[in-house]
Amino acid sequence: MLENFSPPYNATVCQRLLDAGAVLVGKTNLDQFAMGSGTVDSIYGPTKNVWKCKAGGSSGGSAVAVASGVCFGAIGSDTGGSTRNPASYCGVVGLKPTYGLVSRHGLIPLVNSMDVPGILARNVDDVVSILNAVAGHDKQDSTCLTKPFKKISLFESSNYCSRLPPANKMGIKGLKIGIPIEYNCEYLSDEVLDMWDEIAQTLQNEGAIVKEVSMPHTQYSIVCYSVLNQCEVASNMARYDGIEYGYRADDDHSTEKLYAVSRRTAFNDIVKNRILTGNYFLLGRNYEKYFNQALKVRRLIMNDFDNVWEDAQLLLTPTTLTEAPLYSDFIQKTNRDQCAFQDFCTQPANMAGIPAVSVPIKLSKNGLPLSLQIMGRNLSEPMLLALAKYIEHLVQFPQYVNFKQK
Ligand SMILES: NC(=O)C[C@H](N)C(=O)O
Repeated sequence: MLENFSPPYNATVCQRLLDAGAVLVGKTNLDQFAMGSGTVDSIYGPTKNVWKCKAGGSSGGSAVAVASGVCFGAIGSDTGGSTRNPASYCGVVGLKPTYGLVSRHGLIPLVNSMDVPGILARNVDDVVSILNAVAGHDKQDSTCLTKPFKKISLFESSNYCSRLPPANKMGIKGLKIGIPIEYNCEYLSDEVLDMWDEIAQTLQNEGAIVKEVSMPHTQYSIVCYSVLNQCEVASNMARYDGIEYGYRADDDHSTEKLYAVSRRTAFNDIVKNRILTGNYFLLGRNYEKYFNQALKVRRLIMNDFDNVWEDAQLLLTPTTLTEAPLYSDFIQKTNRDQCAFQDFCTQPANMAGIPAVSVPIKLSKNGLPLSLQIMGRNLSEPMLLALAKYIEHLVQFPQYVNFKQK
């Protein structure tokens, strides 16, 4: 749909990177309109992971570019996990900032109420550098927070522990970390579960107060996300009509025909499917039953988070449920529903608007990256990233390319 489209202005994230002195190397591959969790449904074909498995998605190109050392860091988008999922499969760090902390101006919208530009880099310090450059109010995005952004500093001294923000000056002693039991779901692999337990235990040994917490509405999150996603997609995709911009079919017998043929030709099946179901949910007779109902469930999911902060400062969960499927297995055996299920642990943060980061932990028995996710309350990025850095330091994940030594 947007082949050969050249944007007439820079997105705020890009402009801020340029203003900070960054060199923009290029655009990377993704699932069409960021719909997907594999980077297999792109007009340019699939993105292959350096680890010889599925790259994850939708920002799989960004994650592979970072993992392979093509660039220092990359921007993805994160509506339901599209930064954290590929970060996890590619063994890099992926941050979904608090909704409204980084401007969406210039981002192609998928689900306006959940979209955020995400950041991918090989380590937490690099993520922080990029976040410091791009975060903060932007009057071009009415959903951007107006509160001034205070740059995060995790670098203050050479002594590791004192680099953590004031709340954690003594390392992680006393830090309350919640383990939401509902994230231990049916399709979680034993290997991911063991890794999750092992890190929780290690953090407890390091002085954190690690305890199980309950978030009962997590089980409805995939369905709720799907309904809301498809409704917003149906409305957002209406702008691609073959007239204002984007692909225009060579069929102008009537305006209606031009719309229909342009859209039929230039959208893939995933996008068409979401538009169709979204419009179905939004029909007058269905609106209450699906869209409004999903909004109410979203509120319950948000309430689960509001309640949990009484017991925990941060939450620790898996990022994806398994290691990345091998690319060949994925194409042949995995259907799109299984693929969407890989976002089980990442979607709730988007519905609640809270920040979340995926940190690579270790390699699986098959030699593929496994990661954990940390979530925190709105604007808790300094603490969230401090714990991410603490874990990074503990686990010493073997990066595919060590850029600095190259
Ligand atoms: N951009 C995203 O986070 C998209 C998400 N994986 C989805 O397919 O809806």
